[in-house]
Amino acid sequence: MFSTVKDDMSIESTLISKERKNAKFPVEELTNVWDGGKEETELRRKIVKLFEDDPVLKSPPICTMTREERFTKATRKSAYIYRNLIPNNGLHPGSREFEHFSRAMPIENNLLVHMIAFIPCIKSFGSQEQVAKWLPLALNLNIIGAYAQTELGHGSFLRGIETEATFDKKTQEFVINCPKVSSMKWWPGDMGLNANHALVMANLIIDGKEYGMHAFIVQIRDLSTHMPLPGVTVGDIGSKMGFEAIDNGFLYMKNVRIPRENLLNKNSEVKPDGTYVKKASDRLMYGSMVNLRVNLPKSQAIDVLAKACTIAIRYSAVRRQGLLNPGGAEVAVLDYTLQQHKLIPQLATVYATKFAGEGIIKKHQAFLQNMAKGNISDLAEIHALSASFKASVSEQCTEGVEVCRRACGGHGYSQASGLPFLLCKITPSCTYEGENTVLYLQTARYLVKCASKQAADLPESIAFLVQPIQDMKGSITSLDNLIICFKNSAALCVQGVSKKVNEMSNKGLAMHEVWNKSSVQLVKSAKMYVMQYIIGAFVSFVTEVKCSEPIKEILQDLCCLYGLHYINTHSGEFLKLGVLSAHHCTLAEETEIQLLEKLRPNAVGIVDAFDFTDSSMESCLGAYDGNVYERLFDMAKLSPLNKEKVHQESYRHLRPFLLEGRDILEGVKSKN
Ligand SMILES: CCCCCCCCCCCCCCCCCCCCCCCC(=O)SCCNC(=O)CCNC(=O)[C@H](O)C(C)(C)COP(=O)(O)OP(=O)(O)OC[C@H]1O[C@@H](n2cnc3c(N)ncnc32)[C@H](O)[C@@H]1OP(=O)(O)O
Ligand SMILES: Cc1cc2nc3c(=O)[nH]c(=O)nc-3n(C[C@H](O)[C@H](O)[C@H](O)COP(=O)(O)OP(=O)(O)OC[C@H]3O[C@@H](n4cnc5c(N)ncnc54)[C@H](O)[C@@H]3O)c2cc1C
Repeated sequence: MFSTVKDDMSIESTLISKERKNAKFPVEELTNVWDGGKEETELRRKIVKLFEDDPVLKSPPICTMTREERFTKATRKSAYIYRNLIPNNGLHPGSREFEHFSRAMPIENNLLVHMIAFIPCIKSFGSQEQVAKWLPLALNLNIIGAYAQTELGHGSFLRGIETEATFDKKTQEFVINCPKVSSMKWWPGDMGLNANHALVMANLIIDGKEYGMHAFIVQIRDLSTHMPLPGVTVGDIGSKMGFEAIDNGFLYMKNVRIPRENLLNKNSEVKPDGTYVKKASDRLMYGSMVNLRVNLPKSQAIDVLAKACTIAIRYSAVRRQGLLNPGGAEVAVLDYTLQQHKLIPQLATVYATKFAGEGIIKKHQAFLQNMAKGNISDLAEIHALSASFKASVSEQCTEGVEVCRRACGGHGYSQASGLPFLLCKITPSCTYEGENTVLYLQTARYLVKCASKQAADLPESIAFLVQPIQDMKGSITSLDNLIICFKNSAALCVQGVSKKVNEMSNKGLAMHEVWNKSSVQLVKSAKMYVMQYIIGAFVSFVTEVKCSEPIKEILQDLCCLYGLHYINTHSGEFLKLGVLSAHHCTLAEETEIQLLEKLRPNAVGIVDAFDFTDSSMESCLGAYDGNVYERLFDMAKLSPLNKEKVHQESYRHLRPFLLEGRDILEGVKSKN
C-alpha cells in the first residue's frame, strides 16, 4: 500500500561501519570473555540459531499484535519448545546448552513460572516419592503448574497470608479455602489460563492450631476439559504494564479438597492421625525465593539492560543532530560528553552486575551442596546477599533502561525502538520475587545483627563490618582504593544505623518503632553493603580474567567507571560518612569524564560484543546495520492502523466536519 522509500546506501549504515573500524580491541574476544570462553560462545550461538531458524518460532513483530495474539503465540511456541524442540535436541536441564536458553528463547514466551518456580519447588519441597510422582508429569507438561503465593491482600508479608489448608482427619484430606476476597491468589504467572495445577502456599491448620505457610499441590482444572474444578474460580487478572503474553491469574478456592499426600513434605509432614512432624528449618520454606533471587537477575535485568545499551549506543552512533564544531558537519549524538555520561556508565553496570552475579550463583551452589549434607549454616548470609543483590540489580538496571530510552529522544518512545518493551519487562523485577524495599530491610536486619558480633564469629565476607576502617593509599581512582572506599562506607553506614537502633532501644522505644524510625538508614546500609560486594566482585574478576591487554584495559576502565559513577551520583553520602573529601570527589568527577572519552571509540564494539541477534531485540534503532530510518518507516507501514488507506471509523466520525471544511474552503476558493 505504501511506496518504497530507500537510500542506495544509507549514511547511517556507513557511520556504524566506521564506528566498528575504529574499535581498538578484538570484539570476538570480549564476547568470549562475556560468555565464559570461546566454546561457550560457540555453544550459545548454536542454541540461538536452532531456535531462530525454527519456522514454528517465527511470528510478526510484537508491536503489531494484540494481547490476545501475543498470548496465543507465546503459548503455542512455549508448548512446542518444551515438548519438541528441547527433548528432540537432547537439551536437558542441567546440561551446558541449558545455560543458554534464556538467550535463545523467543522474545515473548510463557510457561516460565511453571519451569522456573513450580518445577524447582517440587524438587526442593517434595519427598523422594513426591518428586518421582510429580516431576516427570511437570517436565512433560502433562501437568502445568503456577506458583501461587501472593494474594490480593498480601504479597510481601508472608506471615499474613490468609489462604487456609485445614486437615480433615476423617477423609485424610486438606480443605483449601480463601476465607475472604483479599485471600484470593493474585498475580501468579501461567495461572490465569494455562495452568491446571498450582503450588499453593497456604496456612496449615490441624485441630484448630495454625502451623504457618506450607506448600500444597492443588489441581485447579480438569485434565480433559480444562474446565475449573468444583470450588475453583480462576482467570486472568487483565492487562498489565508489560508481560502481556503471560496469563498472570487470580485463584479463589472454596472447600477444595486435596489428598493428604499433596502437602509437599520433605521438610514437614502431617501424619494420618494429624500429628505434625517438623523435619527441617521453617526457613527452608523460603528457599524457592532465594533460588529465584540468585538466578533471575541475569536474564530478567542484566541482559535487558545490555539490550537497551545495544539499542541506545548503536542509535546514538548514527543519529546526527547539531554541531560540536561551529561550521563543521553535524555530529553523532554519541560524541556529546553528556550522551556518553548517560550511556557508557550503563555499560559498566551491565558488566559489574553480570560478573558479581556469577559469584553469587557459585556461592548459592556451594550452599545447596552443604544443605544436601544437612548444613544450612550459611543460609542467613546467602539470604542477605541475594535479597540485596536482586534489589540493587533490578533497581540499577531498570533505571538504566529508562536512561537508554530517553537517550534516544522521541524515537525511544516508539514501540518500534524496542525500548518501551524492555522497560515494561524490567520494571516489575523491582517488585516480583520480593519487593525491593522489603528485601533491603531483610539484608539490613542481618547486617545490624552482625554489627554486634566479633569479626571471628562472622563469615569472611562480612567481617569487615566490624574491623577497623582501612586507609586509602594513593589515588581514589585505583581499583584497590575503590574497594576500600566502598567497604569503609558500608561499614560506617551499618555501624551508624546499628548505633542509632541501640540508642533508641536503650531509651525504651519498642523494637518495631525503632526499626521503622531507622528504616531510611537501614535501607541505605543494605545498598552500600551490596555495592561493596558488586565492586569487589567486579575488581576480582577483572584482576583474574585471562585475556589480551586491550580487553583487560576495557574491563578495568569499565570497572573504574562503575565505581566512580556511583560515587559521583551519591557524593553526598560519601562526604557525610567522611570516607571521601571534596578533593576526592572533584578528582572522581574529572576521572569519570576522562574515562568516558577513552571508552567512547569502543562503545559500539562493546555492545556488539554482547552479540544479540536482531531478531532477539526487535528494535529498529538497535539493528546491527544501523539502518534506523528505513527500518522505522518499514515498521510503521506494518501498523494495523495502516491496513487500509482510509480508516473507516476515523472517516465516519470526522466526516461531517471535513465536509463543512470542504464547503468553506471551496466557497473561499470560488470567491477568489
Ligand atoms: C525441559 C525444561 C526446560 C526448562 C526451560 C527453562 C527456561 C529457561 C529460560 C528462562 C530463563 C528465565 C526466565 C525467567 C522469566 C521470569 C518471568 C517473571 C517471573 C516472575 C516470577 C515471580 C514469582 C514471584 O514473585 S513469587 C512471590 C515472591 N514473593 C516474595 O518474594 C515475598 C517477599 N516476602 C518475603 O520473602 C518474606 O515473607 C519476608 C522475608 C519479607 C518476611 O519478613 P518477616 O520479617 O515476616 O520475616 P519472617 O517470615 O518472620 O522471617 C523469619 C526469619 O527468616 C529469615 N528469612 C526470611 N526470608 C528468608 C529467606 N528467603 N531465606 C532465608 N531466611 C529468610 C528472616 O530474615 C528471619 O530471620 P531472623 O534470623 O529471625 O532475623
Ligand atoms: C509481573 C509479576 C509477576 C508476578 N508473579 C508472581 C507469581 O508467579 N507468583 C506469586 O505468588 N506472586 C507473583 N507476583 C507478586 C509479587 O511477588 C508481589 O507483588 C511482590 O512480592 C510484592 O508484594 P505486594 O504486591 O504485596 O507489595 P506490597 O508489599 O503491598 O508493597 C507496597 C508498598 O509497601 C511497601 N512495604 C511493604 N512492606 C513494607 C515494610 N515492611 N517496610 C517498608 N515498606 C514496606 C513496599 O516497599 C511498597 O512500596 C508477581 C508480581 C508481578 C508484578
